[in-house]
Amino acid sequence: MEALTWSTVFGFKTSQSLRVSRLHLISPGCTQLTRGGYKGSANFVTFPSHAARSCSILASADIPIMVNDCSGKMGRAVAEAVVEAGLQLVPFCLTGPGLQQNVIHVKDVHIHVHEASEKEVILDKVIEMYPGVIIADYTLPSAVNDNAEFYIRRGIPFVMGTTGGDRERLVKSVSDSGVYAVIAPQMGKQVVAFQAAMEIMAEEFPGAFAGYKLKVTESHQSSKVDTSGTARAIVASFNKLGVSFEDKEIEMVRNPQEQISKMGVPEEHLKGHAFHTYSLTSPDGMVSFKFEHNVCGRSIYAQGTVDAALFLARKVQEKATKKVYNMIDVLRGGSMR
Ligand SMILES: NC(=O)C1=CN([C@@H]2O[C@H](COP(=O)(O)OP(=O)(O)OC[C@H]3O[C@@H](n4cnc5c(N)ncnc54)[C@H](OP(=O)(O)O)[C@@H]3O)[C@@H](O)[C@H]2O)C=CC1
Ligand SMILES: O=C(O)C1=N[C@H](C(=O)O)C[C@H](O)C1
Repeated sequence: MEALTWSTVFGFKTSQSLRVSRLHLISPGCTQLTRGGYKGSANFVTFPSHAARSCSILASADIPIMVNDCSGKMGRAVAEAVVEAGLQLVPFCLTGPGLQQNVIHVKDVHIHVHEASEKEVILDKVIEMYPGVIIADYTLPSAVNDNAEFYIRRGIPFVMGTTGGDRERLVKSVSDSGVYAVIAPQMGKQVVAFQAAMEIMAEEFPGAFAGYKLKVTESHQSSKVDTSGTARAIVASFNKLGVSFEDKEIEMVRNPQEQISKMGVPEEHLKGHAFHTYSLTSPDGMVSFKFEHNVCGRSIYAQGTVDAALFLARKVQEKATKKVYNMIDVLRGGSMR
């Protein structure tokens, strides 16, 4: 991207209001809104000159994005990515019980943080002030279903990045509701591509690994409460490939010393990493396979979440018949930068 010439295509004064108009490149297969933001009172959107040649601007739209919970680790990363992408970050968010701070700062945006117990009042205010709002949810497994069902009741499209909870209930409640949502335990483009490759392999060659023994190890920051949702999704593909393996057999590594010595996690990323290893051995022990994806930091997921929100905005605008998507749909739609 750095090799491209950037063209500033729009520059205009914004009002004092938080709501401003923006242009978004949301054509499938096009480079999307790739750079933009606030400079003083001017709101500008830039995109690479090749995109200007090859893509059409389909919509002039505001896309306000509310991130719950901006005071959590992923929520903050997503909030930063939203601002960096030049999208409108809603200055309100919901957090868990035991509020620490009322206001947090994400770049230039002051976010008012409210406990989830106030969610009705806050969401109604957000809907009124930010029509067309999309929610990105990065909270906790224990909040997944209640949050999703609450967004559904308010008719708000959402990206559910939070893992865990009752996933079947989650998908069913969205499908039954007609609300648009992207639900995925993994937002990182290349990991999503790997996940898709495993799904395709399983569809094409069911049973190809029958009898193989599988070992799955996932290491995450010690604050992570659940077993990796990504690992669970990959295990589902291995099951279709004929491997007998249950989610409860996934080995969770949460001890920092073990993360360094056993998984090779760099010390500086102990507080934010996702190292996954899937090892397969043939019944006679003569053949082995090993798949690994190791991520340090959170920016890969934050970028993917912005892509998912833009994708969702397009689906809403198009009044698409399909309502529930995953990140493989977003990738297939050419919507990941
Ligand atoms: N899809 C993806 O690509 C990725 C998904 N994740 C997932 O995101 C989730 C969050 O991870 P992470 O940011 O590390 O976790 P954190 O613990 O840092 O953040 C979770 C935040 O959610 C808040 N919270 C709890 N309950 C509610 C509620 N009912 N409403 C609103 N906020 C609430 C917590 O507040 P309090 O502390 O007060 O409880 C906390 O601030 C996990 O499920 C993780 O697996 C993470 C990375 C990538
Ligand atoms: O909690 C995390 O950090 C992550 N959670 C997701 C998961 O459970 O798979 C995705 C990634 O592993 C980071």
